Amino acid sequence: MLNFSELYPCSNQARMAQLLDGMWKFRFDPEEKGLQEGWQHKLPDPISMPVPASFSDFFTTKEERDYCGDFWYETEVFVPREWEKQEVEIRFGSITHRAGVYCNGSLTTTHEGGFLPVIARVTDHVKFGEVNTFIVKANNELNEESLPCGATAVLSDGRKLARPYFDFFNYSGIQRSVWLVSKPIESIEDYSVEYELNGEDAVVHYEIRTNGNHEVSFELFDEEKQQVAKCTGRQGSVIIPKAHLWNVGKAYLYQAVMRIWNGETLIDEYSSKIGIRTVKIEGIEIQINGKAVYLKGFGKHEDFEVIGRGFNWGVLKRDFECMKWIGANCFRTSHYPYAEEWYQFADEEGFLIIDEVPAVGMMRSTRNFADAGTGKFTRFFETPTVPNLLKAHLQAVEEMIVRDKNHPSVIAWSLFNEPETTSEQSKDYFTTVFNAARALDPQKRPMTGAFEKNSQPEICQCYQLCDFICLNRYYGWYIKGGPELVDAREAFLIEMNKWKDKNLNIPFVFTEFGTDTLAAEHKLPSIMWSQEYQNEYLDMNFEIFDQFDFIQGELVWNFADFQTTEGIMRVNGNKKGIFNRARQPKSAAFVLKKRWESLD
Ligand SMILES: CCC[C@@H]1NC[C@@H](O)[C@H](O)[C@H]1C(=O)O
Repeated sequence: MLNFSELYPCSNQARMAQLLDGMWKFRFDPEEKGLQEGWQHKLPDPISMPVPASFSDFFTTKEERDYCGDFWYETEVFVPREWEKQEVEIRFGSITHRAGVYCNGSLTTTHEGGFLPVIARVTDHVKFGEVNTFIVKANNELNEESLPCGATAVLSDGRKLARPYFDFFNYSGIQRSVWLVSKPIESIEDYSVEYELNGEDAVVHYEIRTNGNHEVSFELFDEEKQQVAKCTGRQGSVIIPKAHLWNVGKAYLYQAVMRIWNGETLIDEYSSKIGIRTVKIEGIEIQINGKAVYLKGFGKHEDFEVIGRGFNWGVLKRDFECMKWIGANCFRTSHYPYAEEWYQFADEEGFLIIDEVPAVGMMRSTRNFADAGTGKFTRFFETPTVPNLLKAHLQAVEEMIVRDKNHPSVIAWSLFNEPETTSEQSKDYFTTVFNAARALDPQKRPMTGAFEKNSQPEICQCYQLCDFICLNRYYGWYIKGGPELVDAREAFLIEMNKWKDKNLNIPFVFTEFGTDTLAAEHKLPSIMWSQEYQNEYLDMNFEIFDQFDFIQGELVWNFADFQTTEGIMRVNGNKKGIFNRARQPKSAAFVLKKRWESLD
């Protein structure tokens, strides 16, 4: 169990949450001298740095844009005297990839992993009624013992350089919002909800975890703010007659209000929106509230011009508007858990999410995915780094499921993206991961992972772990592209018939298929990288998908063009977007809109 509460900050009569986003102080530390020079107390000669944001794309030099190593942030915050009898925490939505958090010069926590919250209890270090200094020492180096996997090179001039084993830029920094939180000494630390549907009625099973022994109450209010249920006890079940169910494209959110009482005196209160819905794999169907749903949408990235992987409400809003316009109903948080606000908004909008842990790059390839696609196996899971990698993987899975388990939008957990899955060692490794994940989700949602081309039906050792199978396939791009599209179709059909012949009777979802396409390129007849080719490629894929009833979803790669490491296969990033990086449609967007609206 985690030794901190990941609950999203809220303000009420018992708690306060102060947003600390804005311009912080910042400094690179390439010589790693900060600690011995006392930077944990104050940064010398700092520059300014927006939070939340990646630091890379603000700069005009390569050394700063591509910086790899230690770096520091600082901010000052007044802590009111009224908080003196409270617990005080500073909560980062994430710090990429690892961090130590200092309060007035004292180390309060460290965290490994760049895509889940970092929470530091600072009660014993803050000065109430005064301005306090918070400092973060961070590092963005990659290795094979932490997620996502990669390596760190040292250039001839001594600078470090990230060498990702994955196809997205190693953006880093404090990329999500930061809060200063005050809450009672005895507080609600976590809660979970599970649902049962009985005709028009629903049963909500709840469990509340606190750090004390006082009585706990649970109430539910509908969207008209009418109380529909009230119960006491740390766990219980409440019946909701004629419940309003949460559904795809038709969200309905109740407000759950949890309180700790000392007799009539309120000790703590925490409230959150919940959506009553069930998720189930039934044969080849993915069922929401007992009804089959065909997943239409995208693999995405948290990625935008200038702010890199930084969270931004405006980008979130535009992305959802584009996804609604095109007729999508689902996205995968490729290749890492996104900022919580993405799930909150998906809950509001009735979107489905496949929530993915940052287990990407577990197929050592010294360049980008060209190598992985050629089956250059490296027996990744036989290396001495695997035990530590497994620890980091299990930690990330736990933090992801604990953080996201109450979102109705989350319908499945993706525990990897394109690892090596053809060895006994990979099977042992992922069996451990899947077993651990299953124990963590009170709602028992389906577990899956995204397999790349080398995970063929006759040699893959890990598809058996999945409740539904996600395939990343590029027949017509990485395999038999351009003039060989007709052969790509044949090869695709051969593979899909092999999967069919296994009679697995479970759903398959394509979590990646796509082509790099320059928005300015038109060619008649088509040529790879032209918009015409992207459309021809998509049409071939759809013709294959429509031949197999067990294919229950198509998530195109990618929603939008996104930044990657430089390489001979990347033109200022990955151009497989259906929208360009500014979220303007390529012609394929109209092809998809037409298809997806007809599938409704
Ligand atoms: C053959 C693997 C394809 C690869 N899959 C993972 C994504 O993160 C990459 O962007 C995508 C690509 O190369 O476009």
